[in-house]
Amino acid sequence: MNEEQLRNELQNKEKEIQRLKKLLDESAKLLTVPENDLQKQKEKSETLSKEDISRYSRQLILHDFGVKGQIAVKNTNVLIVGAGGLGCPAAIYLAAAGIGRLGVIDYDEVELSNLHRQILHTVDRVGLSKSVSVVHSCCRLNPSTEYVPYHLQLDSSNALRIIESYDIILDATDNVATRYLLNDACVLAGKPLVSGSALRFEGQLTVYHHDGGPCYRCLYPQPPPSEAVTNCSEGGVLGVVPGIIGSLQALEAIKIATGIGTSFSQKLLMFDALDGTFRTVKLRPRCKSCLVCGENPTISQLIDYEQFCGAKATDKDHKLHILERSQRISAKEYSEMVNNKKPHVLVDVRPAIELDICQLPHPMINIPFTSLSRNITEVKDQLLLKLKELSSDDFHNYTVPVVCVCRRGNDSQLAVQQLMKILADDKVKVIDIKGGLHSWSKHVDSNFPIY
Ligand SMILES: Nc1ncnc2c1ncn2[C@@H]1O[C@H](COP(=O)(O)OP(=O)(O)OP(=O)(O)O)[C@@H](O)[C@H]1O
Ligand SMILES: [Zn+2]
Repeated sequence: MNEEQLRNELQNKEKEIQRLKKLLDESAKLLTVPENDLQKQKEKSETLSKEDISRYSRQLILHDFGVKGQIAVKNTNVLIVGAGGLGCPAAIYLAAAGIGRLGVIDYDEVELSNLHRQILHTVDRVGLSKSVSVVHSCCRLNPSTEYVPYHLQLDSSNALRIIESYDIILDATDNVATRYLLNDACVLAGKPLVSGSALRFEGQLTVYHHDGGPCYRCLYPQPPPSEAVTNCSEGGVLGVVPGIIGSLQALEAIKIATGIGTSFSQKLLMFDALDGTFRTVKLRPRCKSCLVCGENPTISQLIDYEQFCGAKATDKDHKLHILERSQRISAKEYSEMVNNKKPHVLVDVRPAIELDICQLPHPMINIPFTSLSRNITEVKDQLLLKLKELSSDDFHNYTVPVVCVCRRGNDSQLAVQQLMKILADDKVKVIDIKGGLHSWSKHVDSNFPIY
């Protein structure tokens, strides 16, 4: 490392220390939510206080809701699993409505890329527990609710114990394994499950195992193949969309708590933000042969849901390792290649829309991974032409490698596999950059934007 690089590294480390100090301060402030208050068991209320009457006056005068409805809300405990895009709006409306106890579970910490939709977190809480952050924001709006943050991953070992203390459960998570876990836990514990999802410009809402309606397994006895599942960090989501679905989840919980209206049991609400339409479709009824809620259930305790779904219950650290070592280079090695002007063909396999966000400092060809197999012949011609241009050897020897890159280093490996199939006969070397642009930003250029 030369002097300038050392100075830069030192500056980055100093910035990191400042950031950690700030986090520590914030963390201390957040944890001043009194432990005793969090754990205290609430007795059933039969009346409203003077403050309650004033605070909830606008809903107290609602026909069909009234004092009876408010007392029912006050005596209801709701658990929100997931303190993200759906969990934030759901939590704040339930807190505002005066729910008795609000439990919030999330194992994750706040990131900057969460803030466009996870609106209870703030910039100065980046790096802090999401569940604590949600509780802190709700507490500011309504300190009379009892809040219980759980900074943990809900899994088969803890789900039944945690769910037991709540009347209604909200699924505000983003993965199939947790959906099955929550479904089975709610059926076994006899609790209604208000389920929401949001992706891109669309959202869905339904209520499982309530009012004689089906559970998630009745409708989906088998999990989808893991490659067919997309989450927000891969597919994107417009921030307002989970805002709308999460708010509707809170509304369903209030309706179930008070018995007003009709719930979304056995009905699915589909929201299309671009058309501005809400459609409701009727779902199949409860399935007699359902393994968990049917007439002869075989699931009487929670199972291993990651194994059942063939997918992780978190979207973190989902890293493929399908290439040999010789087929991969690190971001640092690639930066040396660029600095030493080593000829190569750089193929960025991200969707075209993402190229506007950031690009590596080397000319590249964009071949989105999703369209690779469809256009394989054109891709082969395009690459061979480029390789021929750059190769110093005669026509049949391509001396320069093809280097694939993507955001995190998963699609780039799959792309290498596909390209190898069409280029192996021409003895072209195809490699990928380990960890993709994330790794470039971490190890080569800390100013490079990541997303
Ligand atoms: N089993 C689980 N236990 C606890 N929390 C969970 C579980 N499964 C998912 N979650 C949480 O549910 C939340 C889902 O919210 P959302 O998809 O909006 O956030 P995200 O995963 O942070 O987003 P992104 O995909 O953009 O990184 C996440 O905060 C995630 O940590
Ligand atoms: Zn069922």
